[in-house]
Amino acid sequence: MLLKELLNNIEVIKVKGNIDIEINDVHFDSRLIKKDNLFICIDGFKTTGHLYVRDAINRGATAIVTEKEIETDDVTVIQVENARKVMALIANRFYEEPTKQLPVIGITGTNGKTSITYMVKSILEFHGKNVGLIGTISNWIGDIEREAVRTTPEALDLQKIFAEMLKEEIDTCIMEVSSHALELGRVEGCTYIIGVFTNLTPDHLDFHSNMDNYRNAKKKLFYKTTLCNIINVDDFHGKIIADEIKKLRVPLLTFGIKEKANIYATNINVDIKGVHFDIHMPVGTRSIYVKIPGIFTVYNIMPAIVICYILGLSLDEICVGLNGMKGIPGRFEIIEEIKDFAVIVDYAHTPDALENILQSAKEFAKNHIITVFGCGGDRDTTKRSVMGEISGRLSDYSVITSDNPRTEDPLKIIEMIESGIKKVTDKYKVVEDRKSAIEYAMKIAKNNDIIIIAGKGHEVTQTIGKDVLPFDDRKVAIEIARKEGLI
Ligand SMILES: CC(=O)N[C@H]1[C@@H](OP(=O)(O)OP(=O)(O)OC[C@H]2O[C@@H](n3ccc(=O)[nH]c3=O)[C@H](O)[C@@H]2O)O[C@H](CO)[C@@H](O)[C@@H]1O[C@H](C)C(=O)N[C@@H](C)C(=O)N[C@H](CCC(=O)O)C(=O)O
Ligand SMILES: Nc1ncnc2c1ncn2[C@@H]1O[C@H](COP(=O)(O)OP(=O)(O)OP(=O)(O)O)[C@@H](O)[C@H]1O
Ligand SMILES: N[C@H](CCC[C@H](N)C(=O)O)C(=O)O
Ligand SMILES: [Mg+2]
Repeated sequence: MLLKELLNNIEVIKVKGNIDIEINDVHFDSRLIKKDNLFICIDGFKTTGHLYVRDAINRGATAIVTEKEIETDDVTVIQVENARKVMALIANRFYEEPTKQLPVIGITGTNGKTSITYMVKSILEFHGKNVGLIGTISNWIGDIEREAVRTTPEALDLQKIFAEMLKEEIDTCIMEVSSHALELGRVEGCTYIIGVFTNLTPDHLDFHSNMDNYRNAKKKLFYKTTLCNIINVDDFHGKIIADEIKKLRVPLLTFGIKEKANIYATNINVDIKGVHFDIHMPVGTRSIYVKIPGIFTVYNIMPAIVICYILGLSLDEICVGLNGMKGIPGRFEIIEEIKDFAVIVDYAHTPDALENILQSAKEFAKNHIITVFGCGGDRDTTKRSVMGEISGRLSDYSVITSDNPRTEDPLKIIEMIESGIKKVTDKYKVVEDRKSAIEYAMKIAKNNDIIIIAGKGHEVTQTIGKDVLPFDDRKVAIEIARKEGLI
């Protein structure tokens, strides 16, 4: 595509050089640049793309988008105010505005995004639809699975996936839209048919500083939709968002259990195998059973059902689809092989998620709950002591360990968790090495106990320093069970 076409209608500060040149690819990482590519300099958190302009030119870049003045006559230089935003608009243009043709549904909120996307995909696929999915665990183009580096990809990667989905004749794409993506402009230029808000509880405050900023980032999604917005009004922040967006032209549908809402649930029953409840929608009432336990499953399934209904399935078809639904990797995943006690792997890595999962487990626990968990390094530090306090309060015993310490000292993270737990109990042990921690929990577990291994869910690696080592809570639990003669 010609550079001048890519720049059409994009606000620039200054252009130096020829814009009548053919651009055959666009990158924000100089290391990926090849001949006749456009390099976009992003001001990062660790470094800045502006330091890699020479590298990009040496590799073949013929044009540079930059926020700073650049002294070079070798290539075309386009100076802009906000390179991340311009990158998203250029990406959209380069891949021929895929979301104008592809129906995309965006899910945002602190917890439940992955769960809802998998539920919708499963129901739609049951009825023969060709579904695309973009999110934390993997990206899916129908049956083709692609590695996901982030929950919401950078704009260039995102638009490329959309374009590929169109080529593969995907009917609908359902995606997680993270607050980082909304704040950093990764989804600028995207159009969504439906936007969903799950909930907002403390997380990522290292990035957003406070809950108001965090909510305002999430809120941006609901200004990008064309068909409807679906909001959880039991959530304090959901209610604020619903209030603000109800004046928009796009219809608002609310859901909840406690508050008055368009879609609501009654007669809720939770056991270790799943949840049973009645869903009430303006178009009818149905009795629902889902094989994923936890009251939060009700909050996830309600918007999933509404989405499928809006996409054209009848309530009866949706119910049949729900019956065939498989579990979601690493979300309340019970390790079936282990029988003496229950071992559950779950991705609860925020205070609210941990509280919910432990409350749910308490409802059907016949004996003790043992929780194994840690907190991620180079992430929000404020959640650590809170999660410690929650585990101490809701578990009979806690084993505090490591969860991707990244570049931080694992013991310092654990100390912060301990500062919370010791306020409420002394029934805990620190075992820094995650495998040894799981082993310890399985050694002390008695018949009918429940071990919750929280925080990593589907993850198959543990990042310690810069090393990304293989680690899968589910495989580790099975390996230990074999060694201990439990299976
Ligand atoms: C906080 C955050 O979002 N950081 C993003 C940010 O990284 P950064 O600012 O540290 O980048 P940097 O390393 O300083 O590099 C700056 C620029 O120089 C470029 N560079 C660098 C080296 C080189 O040789 N050549 C070169 O061109 C880099 O490609 C980059 O464009 O910009 C990068 C490029 O755009 C992103 O990849 C990176 O995401 C990192 C990997 C990340 O961990 N993000 C997480 C926090 C995140 O986004 N999480 C949300 C989900 C959260 C949730 O759902 O709970 C997500 O959507 O995944
Ligand atoms: N609706 C919900 N409300 C509260 N907690 C939930 C909800 N749904 C799931 N959880 C808890 O949060 C964990 C993460 O769920 P899920 O992966 O669906 O969230 P997510 O929003 O995709 O998270 P991430 O931001 O990390 O991508 C689950 O393992 C469960 O413990
Ligand atoms: N999307 C979240 C995932 C956290 C998962 C947890 N295992 C960790 O590494 O902190 C994040 O990047 O903050
Ligand atoms: Mg997710």
